[in-house]
Amino acid sequence: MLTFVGRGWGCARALAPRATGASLLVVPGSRPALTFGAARESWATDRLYSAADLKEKLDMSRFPVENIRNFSIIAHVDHGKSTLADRLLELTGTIDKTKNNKQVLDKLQVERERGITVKAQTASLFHNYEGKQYLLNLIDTPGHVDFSYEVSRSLAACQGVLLVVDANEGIQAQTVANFFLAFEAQLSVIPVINKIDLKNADPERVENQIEKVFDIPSDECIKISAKLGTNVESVLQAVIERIPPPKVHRKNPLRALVFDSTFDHYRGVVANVALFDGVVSKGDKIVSAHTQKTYEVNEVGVLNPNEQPTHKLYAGQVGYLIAGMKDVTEAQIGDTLHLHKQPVEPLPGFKSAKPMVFAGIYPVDQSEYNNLKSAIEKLTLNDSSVTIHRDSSLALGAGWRLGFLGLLHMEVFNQRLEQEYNASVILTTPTVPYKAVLSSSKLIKEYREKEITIINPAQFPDKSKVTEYLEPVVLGTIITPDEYTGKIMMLCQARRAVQKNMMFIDQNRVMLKYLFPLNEIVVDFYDSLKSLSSGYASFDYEDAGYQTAELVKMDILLNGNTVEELVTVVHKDKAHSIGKAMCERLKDCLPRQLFEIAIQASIGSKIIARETVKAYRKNVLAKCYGGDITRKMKLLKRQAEGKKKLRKIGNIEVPKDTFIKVLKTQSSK
Ligand SMILES: Nc1nc2c(ncn2[C@@H]2O[C@H](COP(=O)(O)OP(=O)(O)OP(=O)(O)O)[C@@H](O)[C@H]2O)c(=O)[nH]1
Repeated sequence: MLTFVGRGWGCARALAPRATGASLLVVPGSRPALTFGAARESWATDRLYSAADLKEKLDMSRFPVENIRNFSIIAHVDHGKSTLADRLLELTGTIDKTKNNKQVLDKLQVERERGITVKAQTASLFHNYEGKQYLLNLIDTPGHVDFSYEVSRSLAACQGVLLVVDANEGIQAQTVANFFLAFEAQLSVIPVINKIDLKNADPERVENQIEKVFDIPSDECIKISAKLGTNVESVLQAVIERIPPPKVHRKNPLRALVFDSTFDHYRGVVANVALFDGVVSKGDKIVSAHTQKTYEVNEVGVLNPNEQPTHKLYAGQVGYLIAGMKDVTEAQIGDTLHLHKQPVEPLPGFKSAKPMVFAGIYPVDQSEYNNLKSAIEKLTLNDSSVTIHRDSSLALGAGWRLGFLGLLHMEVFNQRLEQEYNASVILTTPTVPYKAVLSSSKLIKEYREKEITIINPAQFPDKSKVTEYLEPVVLGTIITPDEYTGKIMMLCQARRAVQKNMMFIDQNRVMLKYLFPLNEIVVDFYDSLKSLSSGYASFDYEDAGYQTAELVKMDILLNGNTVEELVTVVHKDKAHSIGKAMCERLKDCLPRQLFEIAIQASIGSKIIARETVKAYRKNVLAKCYGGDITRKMKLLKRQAEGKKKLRKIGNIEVPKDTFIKVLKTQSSK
């Protein structure tokens, strides 16, 4: 199937390599000169076409349900999902294998810069196997814990998964978490041991781990090198032989699940759909079960990996649909689309994502409010796991409080806002959703409930009005080589964690389970774990409810003015050390100014830490000896640009990235 008509791929470029794909069965003879529409339906159904023909004609009726496999690749970070996806795309002729393809499905700039997958991506592969033409819909998913919501959504469109495990590192924390997501969704799991080319690869050890932890017989593991392409054909073969076709009915009325969507500046909402029943064609009138609004389908197609319009999509297939939805709120992920006047029982949809971290987001300049609003709306359409609440602050003006699945998720969202929407924002201290049980009847009346959730530390109620505070906790899984266990246990203890379980998954690897207060792991636990285990330990966590905690609100002041971005809620026992660390860090990060700056941490009116930044005159022109006026102008311009990245607190100018730097010290103390 090779797509190549979409942006970035030339048709001609696609033709040659496709026909040479290793396991493709190319039918000799001339290709029928057919076009879209009625004529294409007249393709001989008993004839086996080459992938090149299939791609060119894209008659999706040629793929009966029994010849469709919908599968996902899941794995721990860096175990090689995207590399395996590249090889599968090449092997089926979907992309040109003579090119140096690297993480073709990682399309976002942020993914390429960070070398991680953030968004799940879909690709339809056409593959001829044992005399039959198959449509293999592959969904590449992210590995990092912050993006597991993407994984669980993708799995709703699949019947099976390739569980990729690195032959050297073995099972890691996200391998376990992702396996259970697939297991709970009752999908077929094909274990794939990757990187067997590495010098230290030990595939037999990994086979044993897989058998011990997942109860999958070791002879079901496929050993490959995605990098070199070794044995990757067996993976395709297993996808066809071991994953069942979807259970769907084409004769029933249309039932399409929107499992992802993106916003295109020109065409509006592009919805990724999986068809559970029926057929959808260009020109059909469809209805959103969620909003009950009716639309006309302007375009349907498949992604391989770029958009390739088709005439129709049939039940069992996965593709995209554009139907003139101009407003981002119209395309709800998890929504069911059906034909006009043919209502259906909506599909179950998805559990909404549970945000773990909240942060305030404000435009640097209030005149940018509307632009930022539209950018956030479009980006959240593409990333529905972000929750939005309107918010405002005296110092920062009107803005929002956004909920993220973790700190990496927050950083990636911020980076995407800047890169894809050219937005410049102020982010406040991330905080976890605390709860308070109110004792003050006035407050209970005001909130209309006794137990409130606080996602903005500025609104943290005073102890005198509260019976108890509660903090969110998570059940963390750590997998580590045995030699680091002692150090890791000390780290967990310092983070107020309680050990729940410990098990050897092989002779020298341990799996530890701990109950952690979420705020102790949100910012930098992962970095600390990695550095004390020389990068070998891995970590994943799942929600485990709430526990009582002694919490206090801490302010950071600059010359007596509260820094809104840094208001934070901390555990009482840690207030002093965190306050001190934040002041010290702020001292290191703050550029000196023309006057002295007092940095203080306070709880209520009580100052618990203090640092001072000495006065200093920063004159960029001092660097400019000689009388070159253009150079002087350049330096002044650069200084003016730098000012845009500053925030004024009282009369103190603070670079915006200071706040994130300061926060990174917070939970390590
Ligand atoms: N030696 C060797 N390296 C491999 C192999 N497969 C992947 N890699 C390398 O491992 C690194 C991670 O590969 P990716 O394909 O990006 O891993 P991923 O699982 O998609 O990573 P995330 O998307 O961040 O979760 C890259 O540097 C690859 O080149 C392999 O078979 N052998």
